Amino acid sequence: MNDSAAQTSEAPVKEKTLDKLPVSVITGFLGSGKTTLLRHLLTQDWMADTAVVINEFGEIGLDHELVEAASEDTILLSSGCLCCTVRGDLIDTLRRLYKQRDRGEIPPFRRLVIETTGLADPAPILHTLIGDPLLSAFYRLDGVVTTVDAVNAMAQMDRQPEPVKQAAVADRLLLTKTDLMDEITLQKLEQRLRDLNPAAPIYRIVQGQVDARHLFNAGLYDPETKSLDVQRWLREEAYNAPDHDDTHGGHDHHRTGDHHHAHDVNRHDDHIRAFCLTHDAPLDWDRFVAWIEMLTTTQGANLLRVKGILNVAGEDKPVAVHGVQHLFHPAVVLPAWPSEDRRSRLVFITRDLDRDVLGKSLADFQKSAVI
Ligand SMILES: Nc1nc2c(ncn2[C@@H]2O[C@H](COP(=O)(O)OP(=O)(O)OP(=O)(O)O)[C@@H](O)[C@H]2O)c(=O)[nH]1
Repeated sequence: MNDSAAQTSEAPVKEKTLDKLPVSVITGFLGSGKTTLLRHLLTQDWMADTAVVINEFGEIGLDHELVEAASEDTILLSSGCLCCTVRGDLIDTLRRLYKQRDRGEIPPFRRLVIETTGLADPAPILHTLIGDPLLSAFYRLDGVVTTVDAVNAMAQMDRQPEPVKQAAVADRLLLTKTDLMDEITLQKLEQRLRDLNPAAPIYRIVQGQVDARHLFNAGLYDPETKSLDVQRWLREEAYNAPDHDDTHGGHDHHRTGDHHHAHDVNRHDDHIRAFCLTHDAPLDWDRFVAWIEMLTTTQGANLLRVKGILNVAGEDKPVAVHGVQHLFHPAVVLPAWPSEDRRSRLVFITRDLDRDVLGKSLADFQKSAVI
């Protein structure tokens, strides 16, 4: 049995598991402004009780006035923020941090932020969080923040698949260096990002200046208000926006090589699909799990991001699921439906996987006789 099967085949767990430590991942192409962003974030009072994991302190050039106390690999800032460097393996660092927090050796941080310097693909980090049994017991993925360089991103996304993928999996998109570009160019880039990832809010920033509150607590559960916000998390309405390609009732949109680069038929963007699947009848849980297992086994690499709220037969409360490629978080039973709408809704960001193929296979699995 693979990891995904181990995580999904059990019955959904109750909502108290949402109270784990939220982890946000900051990613972005080389030189896109991650360090500049962090430097600005670390000065903000709101970041108190945050542990930030980075590759090296030196990279962010911490001002000495900011530093309250320092040990070999951890620095406490006057803002209350804790900075840690990755010593060896990221898994070891995250486990060590949790233990130190537990023993009272470091302040009891309530949120963790990981900066992914030098990594083109955030997926391995997301897998580490979801797939490692110890880490997933303490931490939960809150969201992915991606910096996009307003000066270079168009060309980078044309040339390479990584920046396209980074933008596609984001929960928040930060357009950096916006002081250097004109309005028309910024709008074109924003449109391209919206086509790739319609649900992620886009913030234009200069020199890393953005309010930390916009970036974190992007998950289903908001630790500040101790409440769930399914609509804000799922943003299914973004996938039905009228300005996108419209197939099969307006839910699937991927670009067909139109407005920006009509001559380039092999754009990386054109492999990315963003859509919402809905299912009216209550879902049979075991058949749903079998479907997800089939998908993660055969198409894991192409399931960039999946989030959903499900109406499961025999369960009067909604069940939330989310996954990254071949790994899914354990499904969670939420305390209440967010609205009158009781349909199951799943939003997907995929590579080369169409909405109707997935929709049909979901329906077929639900109808199958034996699991
Ligand atoms: N004009 C301008 N320059 C910026 C802005 N944000 C970042 N820069 C500059 O862009 C360069 C790269 O920024 P970094 O913050 O180091 O980018 P990074 O993503 O951390 O880079 P790597 O760690 O190498 O991947 C630096 O010279 C920054 O000063 C901005 O908003 N405006």
